[in-house]
Amino acid sequence: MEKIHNTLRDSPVARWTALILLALTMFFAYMFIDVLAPLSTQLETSLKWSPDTFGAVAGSEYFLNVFVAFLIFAGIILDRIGVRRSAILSGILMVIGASIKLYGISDHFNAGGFGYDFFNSFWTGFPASAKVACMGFAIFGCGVEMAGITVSKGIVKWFAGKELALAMGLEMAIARLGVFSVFRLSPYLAEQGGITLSVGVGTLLLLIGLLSFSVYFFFDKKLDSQTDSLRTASDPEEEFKVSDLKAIFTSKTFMVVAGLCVLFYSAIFPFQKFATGMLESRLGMTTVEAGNLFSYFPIGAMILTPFLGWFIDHKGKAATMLFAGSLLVIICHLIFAITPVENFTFAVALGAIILLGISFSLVPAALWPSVPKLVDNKVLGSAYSIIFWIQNIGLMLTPILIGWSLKVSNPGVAERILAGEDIKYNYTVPMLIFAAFGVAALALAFYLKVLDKKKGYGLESPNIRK
Ligand SMILES: NCCCC[C@H](N)C(=O)NCC(=O)O
Repeated sequence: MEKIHNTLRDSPVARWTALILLALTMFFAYMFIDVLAPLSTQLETSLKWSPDTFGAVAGSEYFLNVFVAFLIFAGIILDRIGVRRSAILSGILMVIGASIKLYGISDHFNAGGFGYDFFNSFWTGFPASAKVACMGFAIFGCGVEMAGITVSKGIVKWFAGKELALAMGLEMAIARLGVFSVFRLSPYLAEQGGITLSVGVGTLLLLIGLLSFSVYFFFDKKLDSQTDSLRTASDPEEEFKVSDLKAIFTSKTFMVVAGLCVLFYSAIFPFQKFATGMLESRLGMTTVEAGNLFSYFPIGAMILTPFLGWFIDHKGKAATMLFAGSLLVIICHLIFAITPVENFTFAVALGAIILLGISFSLVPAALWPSVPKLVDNKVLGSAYSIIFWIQNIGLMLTPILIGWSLKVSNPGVAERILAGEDIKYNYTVPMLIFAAFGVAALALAFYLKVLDKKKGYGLESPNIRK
């Protein structure tokens, strides 16, 4: 007689609830990531953060992940201690990091509070507030990236063989909603109570995220106990060994995916930090207006990503989507870079933002559910962590490069703004750099399609097999 083994993951209510709990934390985490993004203008006047300081703070999110290789350890930790414990650890790191960043930009600290004299005593060209903000953001960055790989592995755990790409698409959609919300909320809160209020609210929301991960803990525990009791002696769980990582590093296809990931995301996330300033400059808008206009970007991605996930689950075509997404990112950045002033209207900017939103749906929807097709489940956490690590190198360096290129392509502008003049930066060079990342991503996406055809990874095949 055929035995039917039901676990929690076979219950749609349970697995979608697990997804909501994981995604809610990512919603708050993505809000915090960009809480300062729409405030570059205020930061320049109130805390004396020039574009390169702003870029360095934005890039600091990735310092520890990259230089201390925290992300690699996070992947190993995840594969060893499992999803639920890793989730709690990442949530705690995010709250600690956010609180330090909040302290660094607070009036209390900047009026000479605890540690101010010390942080003001060295490298005086870089404000003390920015130094502390960098420290906090780097710790937060460890937490958020660890949360990212944990959530990805968690979703595979609950949805493998089921609606995997849809679930990942929905999780990302909820995260994009976080970005949309923060681009609306942060300038408003800053207007009401200053930058500290924006960051303070963001920190509080992260505490709620930690709570959500804590509730998830019990779902995960129950699922594991059910899975363990179903496992037979002849079918033991495969143990993770650090030596298994060799297979990841030596896989050419995996490295192509990682390269595509770093190039594509370098043209997206760092751009998010500079987009408001660029729109203010190109369209002569206020910060609030530019933040509102740019908020259509994550909203577009939010709406489309789950549909594309559903499409990949049922029809496949992930490699083609990676190619199309990379092409769109080039077109969009070129529109921002080279459209003459007289033609760069609100409608043109909105059109480019919508295109970018489509691109930002195609690539993430296709990329992340493709990883389990390339590596073994026992090293999946590490595989995600290695891709994230390589991606983080780009995400850390790009804002620094962009901030620097903005400064050197606009000689004297930072000084004139600090002296109170109402002039704007020219963003042509930074936007061309973003477009160049897109070109390189496109080349890798093409190569990936070739490799997939040759080696048969099934990247173009649906996830759900009938
Ligand atoms: N500044 C945002 C960093 C999130 C990066 C993360 N490693 C990631 O790639 N997440 C997937 C996504 O599409 O958001």
